[in-house]
Amino acid sequence: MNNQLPVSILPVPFDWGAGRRGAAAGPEAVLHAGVIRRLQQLGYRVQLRSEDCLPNTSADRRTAMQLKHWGRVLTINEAIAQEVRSIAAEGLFPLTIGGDHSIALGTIAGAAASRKRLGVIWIDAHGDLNTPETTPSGNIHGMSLAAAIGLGDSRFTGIGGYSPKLAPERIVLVGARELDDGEKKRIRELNITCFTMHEIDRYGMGHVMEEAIRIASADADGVHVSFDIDSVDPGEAPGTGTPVRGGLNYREAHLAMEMLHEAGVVTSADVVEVNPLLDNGQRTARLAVELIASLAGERIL
Ligand SMILES: NC(=[NH2+])NCCC[C@H](N)C(=O)O
Ligand SMILES: [Mn+2]
Ligand SMILES: [Mn+2]
Repeated sequence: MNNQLPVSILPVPFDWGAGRRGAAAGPEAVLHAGVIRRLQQLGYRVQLRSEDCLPNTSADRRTAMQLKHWGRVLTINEAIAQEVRSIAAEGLFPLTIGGDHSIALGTIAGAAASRKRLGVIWIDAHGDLNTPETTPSGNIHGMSLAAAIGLGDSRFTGIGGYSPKLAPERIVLVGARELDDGEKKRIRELNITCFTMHEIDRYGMGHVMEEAIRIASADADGVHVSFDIDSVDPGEAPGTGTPVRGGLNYREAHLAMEMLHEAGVVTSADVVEVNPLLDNGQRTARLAVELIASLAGERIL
């Protein structure tokens, strides 16, 4: 986000890509926590996209063991892709608020439609690099990044009408601390840059983000930030469906967002996996708003 571009917020109340319900209430909680006013205070023009532009998928019962609720996930993401594509075409900054992380299938399909060399910074406790062959759960939110690079079921890799959306060399993972065996193998084979919590502890978040920004934006025509709130430590962000201890602390998460703003390279973003049903009051939704503000340029001084 940079101050010239008006922001279009796309709320996606959808959680069929996750193993537990609740993230569908994420957008309402983040809106209630004041994200629009916070962005306006920073000088942005803000438009709230109506969620009526997204289909109601509740009647769709298509599912499979290794691809749970694939009908609903596919339908919503084709619509998200169209919407994000239009938002970008209208000259607005697309900020999508989830929803579980399966919705990144659509946001990346929409963002990469007009940016053939899109970089991605994927801030997450997980890799979301599973395919139907490697998934331990069948939950599609653990497969969205793999699908964006063209791996997995063709219905999903083909969302938005083209594949692949991303080149592995412009993808950077930040904050990983729970990777499945198949994901580890894939990260090594494809040479995807992955700054795990080990690198963050060892070299510091400042250094890690400098590198992440450099790698994702080198030779790129835009950078998408996909921020899974479970990247943050569960002590700070308890309201999420797949918490993993040992995550980013409060200042590290803010520093990452502040540096992304400063770099001026981010062209679209999503914030996902806020689950108000599991939250301690509004702690996690409020944190999401603060982090969005940092990404939008809010500073201490
Ligand atoms: N977006 C997320 N929170 N993903 C969690 C994925 C967990 C696990 N790796 C799986 O494939 O099921
Ligand atoms: Mn994720
Ligand atoms: Mn995650």
